Amino acid sequence: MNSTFSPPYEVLTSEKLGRYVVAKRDLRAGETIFSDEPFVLGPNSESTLVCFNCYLPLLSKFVVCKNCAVAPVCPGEGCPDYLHKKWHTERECNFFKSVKLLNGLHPMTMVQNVGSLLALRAFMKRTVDTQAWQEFMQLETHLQERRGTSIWEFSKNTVRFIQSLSVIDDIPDDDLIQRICAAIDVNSFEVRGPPVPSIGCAEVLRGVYLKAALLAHDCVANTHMAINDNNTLVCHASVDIKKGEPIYYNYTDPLKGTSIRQQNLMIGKYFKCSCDRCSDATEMGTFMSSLMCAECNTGYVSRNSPEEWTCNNCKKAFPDPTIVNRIKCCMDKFDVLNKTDTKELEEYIRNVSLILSPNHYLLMDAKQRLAGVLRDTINREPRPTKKLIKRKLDLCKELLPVLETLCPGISRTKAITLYELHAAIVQLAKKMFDGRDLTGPAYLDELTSAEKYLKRSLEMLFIEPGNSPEGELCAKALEEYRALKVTMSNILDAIHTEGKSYVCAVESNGSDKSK
Ligand SMILES: C[S@@+](CC[C@H](N)C(=O)[O-])C[C@H]1O[C@@H](n2cnc3c(N)ncnc32)[C@H](O)[C@@H]1O
Repeated sequence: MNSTFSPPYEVLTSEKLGRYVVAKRDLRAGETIFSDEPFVLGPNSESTLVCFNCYLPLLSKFVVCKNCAVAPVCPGEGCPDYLHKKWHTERECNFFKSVKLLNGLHPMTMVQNVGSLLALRAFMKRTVDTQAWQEFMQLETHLQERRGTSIWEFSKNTVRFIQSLSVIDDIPDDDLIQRICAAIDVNSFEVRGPPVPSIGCAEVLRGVYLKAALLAHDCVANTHMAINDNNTLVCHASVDIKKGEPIYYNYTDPLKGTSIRQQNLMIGKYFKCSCDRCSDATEMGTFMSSLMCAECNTGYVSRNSPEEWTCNNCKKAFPDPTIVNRIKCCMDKFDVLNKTDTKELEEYIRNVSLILSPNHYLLMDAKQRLAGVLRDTINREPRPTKKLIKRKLDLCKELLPVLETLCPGISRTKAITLYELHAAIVQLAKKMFDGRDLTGPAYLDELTSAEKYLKRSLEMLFIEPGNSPEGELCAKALEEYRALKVTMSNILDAIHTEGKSYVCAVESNGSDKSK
């Protein structure tokens, strides 16, 4: 590495955020801010059993490591060669071996405590990499807030397990292990484990990344994180970031409403978010947590204070419990829906549209799922109907503006929605052209608009790691882009052969100029 390399960010401290990261110079959207290796990576407490060496799920059977006779690992030929990193290190193996010899550690005890492996591996780092260990120990833990709560009680399983492994007099005290558990909970990222070949299923792991852990949260982030198949995390600017501006990551789901996001942040990260989006009852004009006004049937009712919701049109005020009950009703209905059934989803969307604002997060969720089910049906059926494709197209168009507002710049969800929108436009236009419902120039207009969406999707997908689902979508999208250009050029040739000229009616953003 260049010895004069200076990172484009610096770490500052404030009373509100603790340590946080700011841009040391202007950063462009798409620019890499840093990459980061995991300090520790492993299964989370809800994971099913995974191989301790490569993290492939151990679906039906496993063997134990030949050396330590404790760690569950892949059976048969062992871990696949393409999974380069081996996480069951020689040091860990020898540690397990000595615990087995001296304390009789049984492999099934290890299997039953797989949820404690991450904390154990973090604990073992203290003598291997003292500098990283010190940085890990400086991470925010909210230990005092956790003390005496259910998570503290739950973590006692890990405390007992790690203490039971101590073969010498170096038994870590309860607080140290609680601290490790807390640092993992407050600072870890979800990491997709390697997929089982041909089945595709993968376990969700957790990783602590010491640089990324310093980023503060905002419900509208200005970064995009991607974790590649070597588990390296790469942080990109998702929008332009000015020198001195904080670099934010969104710790929660941007497609949830304010009360759910705040609840998740309070439970998992122990703070009340006061970002611009959380402070705005309209959620940046999306009205994502609002209801249709039952008084004027026109305005949107948003929470303006903890006790009261108000209509932005007729100004009628509603007490909090009335509105909360209505939302709960819609939520309960959503929970029992068969989310793979188009009819049930359509009926739900129809019914709750009378109660919830058009972009309400429950409606957004239902629409996203419906678009997914329609995509699968369209891709499966030899001759999907125009109605089906048109419905998917409309859903993508409804989702897109909300994503543009809440996930500005580079966003994975937006890239997928743009790709699906392009696919629907191409499929529908082809069907209509083949059925003589579209002229050559009109067909070309449609494909030109699809091309714009596809290009924008590709710009975002390019930064996704190669063998992630998004990386695979990127490769597919690139092929489709090339094929689309060939089709467009053929149509243009046909128009010219007929002695006609073609003037494109599509704006650079993909919309129709004539409308
Ligand atoms: C992943 S850590 C970030 C680094 C941390 N500030 C530190 O000093 O180690 C998450 C913690 O940072 C603080 N934090 C991050 N974003 C915040 C925000 N928007 N408002 C208030 N506190 C925030 C909270 O204490 C949260 O639990």
